[in-house]
Amino acid sequence: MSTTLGTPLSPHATKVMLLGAGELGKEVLIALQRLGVETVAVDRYDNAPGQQVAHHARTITMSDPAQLKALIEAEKPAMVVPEIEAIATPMLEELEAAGVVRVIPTARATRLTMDREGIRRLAAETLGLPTSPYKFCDSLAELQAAIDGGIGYPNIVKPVMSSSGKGQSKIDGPSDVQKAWDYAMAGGRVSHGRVIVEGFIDFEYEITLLTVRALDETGHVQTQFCEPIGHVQKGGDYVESWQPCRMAPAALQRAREIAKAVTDNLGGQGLFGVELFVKGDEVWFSEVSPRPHDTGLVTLTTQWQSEFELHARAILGLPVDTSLKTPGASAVVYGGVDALGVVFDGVDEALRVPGTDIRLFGKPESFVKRRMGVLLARAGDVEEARVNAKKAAALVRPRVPTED
Ligand SMILES: Nc1ncnc2c1ncn2[C@@H]1O[C@H](COP(=O)(O)OP(=O)(O)OP(=O)(O)O)[C@@H](O)[C@H]1O
Ligand SMILES: NCC(=O)N[C@@H]1O[C@H](COP(=O)([O-])[O-])[C@@H](O)[C@H]1O
Ligand SMILES: [Mg+2]
Repeated sequence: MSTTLGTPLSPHATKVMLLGAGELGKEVLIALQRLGVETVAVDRYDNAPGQQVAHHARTITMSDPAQLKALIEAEKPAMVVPEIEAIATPMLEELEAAGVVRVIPTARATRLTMDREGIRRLAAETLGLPTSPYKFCDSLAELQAAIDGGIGYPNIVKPVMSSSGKGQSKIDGPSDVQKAWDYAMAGGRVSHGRVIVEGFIDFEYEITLLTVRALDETGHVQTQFCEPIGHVQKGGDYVESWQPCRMAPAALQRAREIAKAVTDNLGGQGLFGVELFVKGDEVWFSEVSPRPHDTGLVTLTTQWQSEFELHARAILGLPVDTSLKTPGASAVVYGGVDALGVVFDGVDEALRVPGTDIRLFGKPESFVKRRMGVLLARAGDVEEARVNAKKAAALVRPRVPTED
């Protein structure tokens, strides 16, 4: 097998389209740019982070099949790389089946992971993997019935299509049910009156196991794993992560088995973020991203090839190296304010914390809980790296610019 790469902006360019161009897509785009790939960054709003570094920027409603088809037919990329869930995935399946475009990792994988139902039923019912108990519900009455019928309290309610914890809440008792339903209805990515209710897993810690499916020299897909990434989530959104996450050998082996089973089924080439809950030697599958994962931002400092470079290389048929360079950690910078064009104070102070680096994503609009940047820290061990990443992140202060 041999990969041929072209010259961007020439007739033989290798052209790749990212569907979604947030902070994760931006780093994939940078990795592709470094390989001389011509890039098209698509998002739902102008000046999305990845649109600021790609050759071409396009703004469409990606959940609209007609708009998606028209754009792919006009741009004729060799591959489309979905970066968010809210995409008209049945249209991607149609275009892939017609041989119009290759979808990363596969159109079926993007459809199954686009909402919680497809991937949960695949993992739990088809593959028989351990997950939390769950039920899908289309009304408040169904939600209450699911809880009373066995899910019990505490539990977690999430819109079937959402990410980064949007619309997600924990229900501790009967008085929280209505509030959780209303919150889920307001927080989904696209209007969908459906939720998943999951029994609460009392895990000790949770990890993301980055799993790469890349071609070997004979053209066969081989699965490789990165060191596990530990993380802490608040309100369903990641606030810090670290790598490597220490695990009991039996738990690590089980985690790899689960990740292999899921990614084998999803297929294709690329990197996946497999989210797992762990208690002792017991491991539960939670969900999987068929693309780089937010908690994997830490690999920008901890690995020789970040998760973004691994994804870029794997989809292009290039060899990958998943090895760790140094222990490290990441900590999130939220907007803290609702405003356009915020400014960030304290970046200099933050970067004086030993071993740190920063990514400011360049999102044009800040929200109190919108992720605007991330601090990275490398150190001799993850404990020190976590302390330094959090300390540095706290020194970065987004604010509304003052007129002067
Ligand atoms: N059944 C559960 N039991 C215990 N904790 C849970 C459960 N489901 C979710 N959580 C907690 O909430 C976090 C977010 O859940 P989940 O990954 O399903 O949300 P998400 O919106 O898809 O987030 P992201 O897009 O960032 O992955 C988990 O990482 C975990 O900390
Ligand atoms: N957990 C999924 C995740 O982190 N996705 C990342 O967040 C962006 C959307 O951010 P926004 O909501 O601030 O526009 C997405 O484009 C992707 O990069
Ligand atoms: Mg998750």
